[in-house]
Amino acid sequence: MKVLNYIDGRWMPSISEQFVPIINPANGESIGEVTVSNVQDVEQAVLAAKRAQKTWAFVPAPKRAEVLYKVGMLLQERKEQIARLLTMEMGKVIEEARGEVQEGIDMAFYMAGEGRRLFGDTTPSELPNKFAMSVRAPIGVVGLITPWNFPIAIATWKSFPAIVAGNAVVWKPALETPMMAQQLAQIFEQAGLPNGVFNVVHGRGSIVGEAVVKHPNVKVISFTGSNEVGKRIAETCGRQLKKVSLEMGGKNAIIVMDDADISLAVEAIIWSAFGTSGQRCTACSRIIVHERVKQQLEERLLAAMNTLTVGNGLEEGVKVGPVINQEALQKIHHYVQIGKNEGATLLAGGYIMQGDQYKGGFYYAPTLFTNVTPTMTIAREEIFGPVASIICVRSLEEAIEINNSVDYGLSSAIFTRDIHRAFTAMRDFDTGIVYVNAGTTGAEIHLPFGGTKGTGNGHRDSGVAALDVFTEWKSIYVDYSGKLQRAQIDV
Ligand SMILES: NC(=O)c1ccc[n+]([C@@H]2O[C@H](COP(=O)([O-])OP(=O)(O)OC[C@H]3O[C@@H](n4cnc5c(N)ncnc54)[C@H](O)[C@@H]3O)[C@@H](O)[C@H]2O)c1
Repeated sequence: MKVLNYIDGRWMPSISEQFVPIINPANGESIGEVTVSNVQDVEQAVLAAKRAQKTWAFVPAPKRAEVLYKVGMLLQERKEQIARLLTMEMGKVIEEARGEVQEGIDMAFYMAGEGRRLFGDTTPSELPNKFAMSVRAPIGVVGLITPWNFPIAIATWKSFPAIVAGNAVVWKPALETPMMAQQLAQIFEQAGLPNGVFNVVHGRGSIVGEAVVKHPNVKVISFTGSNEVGKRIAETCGRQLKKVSLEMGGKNAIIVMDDADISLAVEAIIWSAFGTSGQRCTACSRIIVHERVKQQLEERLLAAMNTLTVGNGLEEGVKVGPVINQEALQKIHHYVQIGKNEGATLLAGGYIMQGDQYKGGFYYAPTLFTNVTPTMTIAREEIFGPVASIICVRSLEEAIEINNSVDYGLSSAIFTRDIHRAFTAMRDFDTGIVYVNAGTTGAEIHLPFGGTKGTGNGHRDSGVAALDVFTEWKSIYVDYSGKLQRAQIDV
């Protein structure tokens, strides 16, 4: 399969004429190739988007929404086919891949509904015979930059609100997962979206990503990815006074109190820590446990980990797929060595999986450390792999302090049967997402998604909050008094 750019409704290779292989992380085999673009391709896409947006902005929002309904229907029709491609390209197990496509379907129908709302406000004026209101206005061309770990869902979180609000999109997907971008662009094309409203330019972050961020005609950047790249983008956008939404990493914790339903907590930890091989921004990588239930939790986690089958995500019964590539494998292993060197106790895993069934693929054994202290590197930095650390505490207050002590602020969870403890945690956890008696993963699309501190810059994907990224508030005053009335000035 050859993956091309999609610019102004046309499929085209980059003028660079360069291609790189797309690798299946389950076996290291090439499953296609993708065009690698340069700055001129971005220029072309932005030009097309700018032209198209002028017309698109005048299409009534309920009509714009009809395209999203069609997109939702097409995604639904092709759910299984897209999910299988997603597993081949990114590695997550097929049931998770189906879940990710479902997230896109839900987002399509949800944002299509917004086409008939896009609510503004009316409010009384302080002056007689004067009408005051505020409305949402589209911004123009928006640049989307996305990671490989949720290659379709995150694109829908961003592009659907952007498009229903009357903007045009230039999207730079991750080079590891271009087939998902191709699928989404094909669906937009088939749904009848006018040419130029949705454009895809494949390539390296340092070239295509930077060109999108710097382009003066791109008025908003919505980025999801690593902290390191996010900070760089923020600097560029800061210099240009460009609106930027950043969704970055996490160091998410599950707190297990001594009154918790331990079976439930174990199930949630296994899913949140090792699902998607730990490659979720919301993955649980810290387990903060009350000393009275530490030993029991450790034993039951180890027993549950023993039942996890690691392998190709397309195979029945596999629960943990490969990680994205060789570099990720080495990075995870490096963190495990640091954990050992800093004095943490390795309870399970800690190695790259070898053997015929893993040949060519990038598999890391689900790994559990205990006796981890909050200052250790593995308790502070995002590993982005199937590695979890147990930290022991004596009280809820201590647990909350440790939960909040990291630079990130995406998701946290508490397991307790005590309503006082649950509400205290809901109030005092400083993350953007909080779960009670559920793991740290599994957001629903109609709620805002994002984090505090090093995770984000205050914006949110998903929910109505996503519209705030892609619209400007415009305040409108209509004076029908027939005379000049001046606010704040006594007459
Ligand atoms: N908070 C969230 O919503 C969320 C969701 C998913 C993933 N993530 C985070 O994403 C990270 C993993 O994804 P990744 O490895 O693809 O991240 P990454 O930062 O390496 O890449 C993300 C995107 O940015 C592009 N990019 C790289 N350098 C760039 C530059 N200089 N200018 C512009 N664009 C550039 C990449 O090509 C890619 O498309 C993790 O940190 C994870 O926590 C966050």
